[in-house]
Amino acid sequence: MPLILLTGFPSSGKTTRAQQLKEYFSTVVGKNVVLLCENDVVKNKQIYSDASKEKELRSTLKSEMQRLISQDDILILDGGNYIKGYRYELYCSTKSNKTTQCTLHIDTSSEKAWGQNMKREETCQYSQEIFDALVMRYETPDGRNRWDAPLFTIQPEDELPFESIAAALYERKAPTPNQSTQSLPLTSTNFLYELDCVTQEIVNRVVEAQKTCVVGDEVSIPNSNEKFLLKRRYQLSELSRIRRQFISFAKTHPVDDIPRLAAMFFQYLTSHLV
Ligand SMILES: Nc1ncnc2c1ncn2[C@@H]1O[C@H](COP(=O)(O)OP(=O)(O)OP(=O)(O)O)[C@@H](O)[C@H]1O
Repeated sequence: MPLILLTGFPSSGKTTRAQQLKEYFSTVVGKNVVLLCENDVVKNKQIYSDASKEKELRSTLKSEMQRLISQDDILILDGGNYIKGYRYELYCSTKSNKTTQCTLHIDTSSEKAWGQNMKREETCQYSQEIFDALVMRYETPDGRNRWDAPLFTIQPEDELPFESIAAALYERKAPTPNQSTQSLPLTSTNFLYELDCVTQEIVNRVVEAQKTCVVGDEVSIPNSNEKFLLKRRYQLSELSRIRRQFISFAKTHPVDDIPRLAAMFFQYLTSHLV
């Protein structure tokens, strides 16, 4: 089931666009359309001021998306989806389900989105503090990242490019799941050990390199041909936190090949570092 992933600032018009997409794909293309809407789970926008509740929200939406993606309909995921690493995880799910996806960035300016917010019913409004925090944390999608591609950037006055969106979903081949995205059984009893070693080695290499390299240098990644670009100084605590998150993620996406594991962690790390 192809996925249309919406992303944008709070009150930018995501639900409005999701409704237009639903209308088009159900009446013009004749597809069943399933709308998975963050606002159906969020009863109170205060949730965004609590990091752990927000994390729970993302995980609920991701599980729901994984449940729905295997059916034979179009799935529209209408939500902020503002974290790059989260969009990457959703991409891995569609890829492992051998389905296509595209991203629609509702590119309304923060000033306009705030104006729209203030015109909404009070129960749907974001407080100034939460609105500003979400705008600050927003990680703009980039069509050069394969998890954001193909990317459609929509301005408030634009008509949706329905035909191009349909072509992106139906006239492209779904990416082939590889070992890094397919849920394979644990084929090696050494997997957890390897996971621990391979990721630790990469973190150590970045930490060590920072003692002698400068910002802008590239660091070779053990067990991989990838090069890590030092865009700034990275703290060990930050790298270790992402490594722990990756270990949890990789346990559900086990691989049986150390270079793949290293490449997978490299991608995860670079997509989670701001
Ligand atoms: N292009 C637009 N021009 C003017 N007003 C708009 C536009 N798009 C949406 N709106 C209005 O802005 C408000 C918010 O729209 P909408 O619910 O679609 O945003 P959203 O991004 O889904 O919000 P949320 O962040 O709560 O999910 C609504 O009152 C809607 O009518």
